[in-house]
Amino acid sequence: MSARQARIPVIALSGSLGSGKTTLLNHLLRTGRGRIGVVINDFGDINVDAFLVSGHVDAAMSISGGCLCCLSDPTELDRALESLARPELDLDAIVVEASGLAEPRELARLIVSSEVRRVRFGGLVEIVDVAAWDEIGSYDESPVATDHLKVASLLVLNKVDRVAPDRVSLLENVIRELVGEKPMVPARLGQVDPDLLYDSLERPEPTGQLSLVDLLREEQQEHERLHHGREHDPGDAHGHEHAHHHWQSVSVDSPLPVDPGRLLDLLESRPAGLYRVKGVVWVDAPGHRQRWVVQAVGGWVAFERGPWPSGAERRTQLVAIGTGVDEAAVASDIRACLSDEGVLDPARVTPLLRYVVR
Ligand SMILES: Nc1nc2c(ncn2[C@@H]2O[C@H](COP(=O)(O)OP(=O)(O)OP(=O)(O)O)[C@@H](O)[C@H]2O)c(=O)[nH]1
Repeated sequence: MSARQARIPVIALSGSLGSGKTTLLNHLLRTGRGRIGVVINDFGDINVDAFLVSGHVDAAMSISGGCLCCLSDPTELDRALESLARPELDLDAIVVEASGLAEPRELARLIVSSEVRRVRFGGLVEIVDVAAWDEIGSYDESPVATDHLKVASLLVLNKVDRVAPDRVSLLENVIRELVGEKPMVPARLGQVDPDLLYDSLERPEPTGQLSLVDLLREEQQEHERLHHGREHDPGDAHGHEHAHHHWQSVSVDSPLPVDPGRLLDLLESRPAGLYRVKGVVWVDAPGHRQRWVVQAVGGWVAFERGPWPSGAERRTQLVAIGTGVDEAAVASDIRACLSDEGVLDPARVTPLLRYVVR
């Protein structure tokens, strides 16, 4: 397909915090076809996901500091899409990676009602974190969680390597009970066959069912009819409940390295409610000065080590996201992990090594 002839499909990736959106996006970028542009949205002030995207990206835009669906400026996504839809970029698809707190329906609606004429809605992929579900022991069957599944064009049950196969089958059955027939694929590290992904997105709705695009347009028109003449309230851009307004994020950005022991203490004994910590850190110890990517999701902690991107200065950039936490205390706990001791004995890094996954 040439972007010069057709409108560019915009595919939304959503899923709970840490479910594997960036991982799936990276897989798509490594294995996908065509020229792909990405829009990365992160809830925290530091767009960690933007610098964790690897693989070949033909064009990228980054939006941080809030969910796309409740940014104070609702045209921000359109501006990003406008920029990526420029004919000279000749993109075949645009993938929007939402923050883990975005409401998928609102995200889809933003894309469906985009005023950028050169793009069209290309579907919504919802990533379900089977490990998080297994940790909790039961699936959230609330109307909000069910709606996330319902609006998806494709469901990816990710992290199957961390859960017994019979538990994955059980979850599949629970989801089928909630949403009926729907394309659903199990995946490890977001490794979905890109063909399957694009095919599912293009597949028409079963006969007699309103397509998601039509449904969202109808809802939008109804909303405009009901609220005609009412002053625009950016916090209620589409009249949806901001189920995530109680989420908080704390960001720390410093040129200082971290103290390995204090960082591990922080990650291992996070206050209840501090569900997600991610970012990059560095350790000033001989043999360990690579870029350490920190990943903590629920009770799970991992480090991934790799080279710093060329020209990048070593920094510590951490974002913590949670509910019901004392933000000042969390910020001070993170800052307490920074080290101004200078060069450390490499033995101090040993406790971190058991969490290194690559
Ligand atoms: N074992 C395992 N780990 C996974 C899988 N998919 C993702 N992860 C890990 O889970 C962590 C979070 O993955 P991300 O891709 O950053 O998740 P995300 O949804 O983009 O996170 P947020 O943007 O913060 O919501 C990373 O450490 C990934 O390597 C999987 O299938 N199996």
